[in-house]
Amino acid sequence: MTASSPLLRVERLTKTFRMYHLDSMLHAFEDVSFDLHEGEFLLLRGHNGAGKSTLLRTIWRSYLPVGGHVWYRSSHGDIDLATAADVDIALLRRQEIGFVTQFLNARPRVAAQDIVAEPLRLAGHDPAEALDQARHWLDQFGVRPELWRAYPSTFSGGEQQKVNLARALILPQRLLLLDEPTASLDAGARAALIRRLSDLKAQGVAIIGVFHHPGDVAELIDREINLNTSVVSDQSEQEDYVAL
Ligand SMILES: Nc1ncnc2c1ncn2[C@@H]1O[C@H](COP(=O)(O)OP(=O)(O)OP(=O)(O)O)[C@@H](O)[C@H]1O
Repeated sequence: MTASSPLLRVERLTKTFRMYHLDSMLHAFEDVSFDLHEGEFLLLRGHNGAGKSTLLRTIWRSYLPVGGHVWYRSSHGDIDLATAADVDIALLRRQEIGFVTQFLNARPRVAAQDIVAEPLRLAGHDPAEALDQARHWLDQFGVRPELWRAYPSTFSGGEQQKVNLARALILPQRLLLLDEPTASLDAGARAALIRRLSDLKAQGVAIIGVFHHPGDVAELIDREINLNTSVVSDQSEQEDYVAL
C-alpha cells in the first residue's frame, strides 16, 4: 500500500467461534470488508450480538479470524494483522494501535498516575514530564487529585474507565479501537473524551468505535458499517452504498 492508500484495509474478514461443549460453530461476523484512511472515524453499528466487539478484538488480534485479511500500513511497512507474528503485534500495540474497552486492566499496587504515564515513559519521554502529562489527563477526565497516587483496583467503575481513557489517549496512536468508551462516564468526562477524539482525528488518527449512544460522537463520524446487514454508508454521500 502507498502513502495515499488506506491505513487499514479489512478484506472479507470472517470470525467463527467453535463451541466445543455444544460441538457446533457460531458465526460472529462474515465477509466484512472496508477501508479506513488516516483521520477517518468509522462507527460500527448492529444489534446485540451482531459481532461489533468481536470485530474490534479481531482487528486488535485478541481473536484470530477464520478467513480474510486485516492489512495495516504500519510505519515499518504493510502487515496483515490477521497472520502477523505475536511479537510484531505486541510492538504495534505499544507504538501504533490503541484499544479502549470499558474494563480497566488494573494492575495491583500501581498508582493511577503511573498507569497513565506508562505509555509516554515507554516511548522515551522524560519521566517527570510523563507524570505531568498523566496528571493533566487525569484532571481532564475528572479524576480527583486525591486519587492520582491511589491504586485503581478500588476505584468506582466510572473512575476506572477514566484512568483507562487517560492512559489510552495520552499518546496519539495511528489507529484507535474504541469499544463503548463512554459507558459509565459522567457528562464532564464524556465531553472531555469527545474533545480529545476530535483533536486526535484532526492529527490524522484513524478511529473505529462502538458506541451505545452514537449521538455522543455524531459530529466525528465519517462512515458507518452496519454488521446486521454488512453495508458501509458514507456520511457525506448517503447514496454511495458499497455492498460488502
Ligand atoms: N469468546 C467467545 N466464544 C464464543 N462466542 C463468543 C465469544 N465472544 C463473542 N461470542 C459470540 O459472538 C457473538 C457476537 O458477540 P459480540 O460481543 O461481538 O457482539 P456485540 O455486537 O458487541 O454485542 P453487544 O452490542 O451486545 O455488546 C455473540 O453471539 C456472542 O455470544
